[in-house]
Amino acid sequence: MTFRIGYVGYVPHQNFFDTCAADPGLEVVRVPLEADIGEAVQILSSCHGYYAMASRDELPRHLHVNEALLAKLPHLLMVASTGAGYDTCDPDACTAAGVALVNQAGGNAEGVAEHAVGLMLGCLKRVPEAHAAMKAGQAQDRGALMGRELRGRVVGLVGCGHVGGRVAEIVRAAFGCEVLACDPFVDADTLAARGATKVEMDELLARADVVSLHCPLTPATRGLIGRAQFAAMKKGVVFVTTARGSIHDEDALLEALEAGHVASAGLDVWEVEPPPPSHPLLHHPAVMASQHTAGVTHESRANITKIAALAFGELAAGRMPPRIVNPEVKPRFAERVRAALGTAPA
Ligand SMILES: NC(=O)c1ccc[n+]([C@@H]2O[C@H](COP(=O)([O-])OP(=O)(O)OC[C@H]3O[C@@H](n4cnc5c(N)ncnc54)[C@H](O)[C@@H]3O)[C@@H](O)[C@H]2O)c1
Ligand SMILES: O=C(O)[C@H](O)COP(=O)(O)O
Repeated sequence: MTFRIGYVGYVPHQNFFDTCAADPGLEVVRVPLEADIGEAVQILSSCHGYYAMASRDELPRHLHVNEALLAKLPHLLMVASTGAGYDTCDPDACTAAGVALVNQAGGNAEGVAEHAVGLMLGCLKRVPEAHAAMKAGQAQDRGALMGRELRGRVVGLVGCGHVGGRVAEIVRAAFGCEVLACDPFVDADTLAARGATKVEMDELLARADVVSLHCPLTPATRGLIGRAQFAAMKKGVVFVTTARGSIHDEDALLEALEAGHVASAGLDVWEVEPPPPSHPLLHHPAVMASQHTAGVTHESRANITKIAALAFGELAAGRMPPRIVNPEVKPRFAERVRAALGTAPA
């Protein structure tokens, strides 16, 4: 039996199609990003899988995976989100519908971790100010651009999974940093094996010279870093995020930068993407900005698209796919898969 996957994405990575093509059980159909709900449902109603490979503001709202879309797709068995994040997909709605939601955490961890460390270094060395001044032909007294070094500093990670773990490894090995991690879902021994000391948020905010976000955007993390949290950070802290906009409060960050409490910020992700050109954070001299490109490397894109294709292949072959974000769905999911494909994934 052919297992059909509906793919919607803005940058088709050949690796996804090649990996699917190598599996005779899989067939991919394209859902255009411009499809209205009628066309999308028509295409997806013949699919057991849906790969939503676009980020929150690139994926049209009616193609986000929520209760309304799932109600129209009773045959759907599994959804793959764009990468590690899954904020275009509602895990609870998937569970209620008996649909497994998988991500590709780990596939882009290197690209993102390198980007996060790059932002830390750029902010500490005041690259944004120097870059802007040089480009404007306004080279200034070098002493006005006095930077700081990363070596030996305390790095605080909010979330320490694949990306956070790799950041911990890099900053410890290359810069001798002490790494503190606040991650309610990872125990102290596991964090220690990743090179980090498990702490509560209060301690992390009070002690870190650099705070870097690496948790998913969920109802629990939306607004996690607001006015109170910025105020609780050390004066002169560097704030970095490659996680998702909306985990930190942009207005509160701007105030903290303007007050000089946060020395600089490296921002890859935004409340609205891309942020409007007039966004005040883009015009703040101590902000280093990128456009949700931390994971946009050849290697990371090749990895995550292959991981997604392999996950669909696992299911089509009757096996339970890895990286299920909503594991509580498994019994009902197995039952639905047995009814649809004839074998229950174990
Ligand atoms: N900018 C980019 O291009 C890019 C690329 C990849 C990932 N991301 C973002 O980075 C996030 C992390 O990626 P990853 O591969 O490390 O994912 P991961 O699933 O391996 O790790 C996420 C970690 O966050 C922890 N976490 C969950 N809720 C938390 C909370 N309330 N407080 C603190 N920690 C919490 C989890 O326990 C887990 O250890 C993704 O969810 C995604 O949003 C962005
Ligand atoms: O969560 C992720 O893995 C990345 O943010 C993926 O985002 P992208 O689709 O923009 O690469």
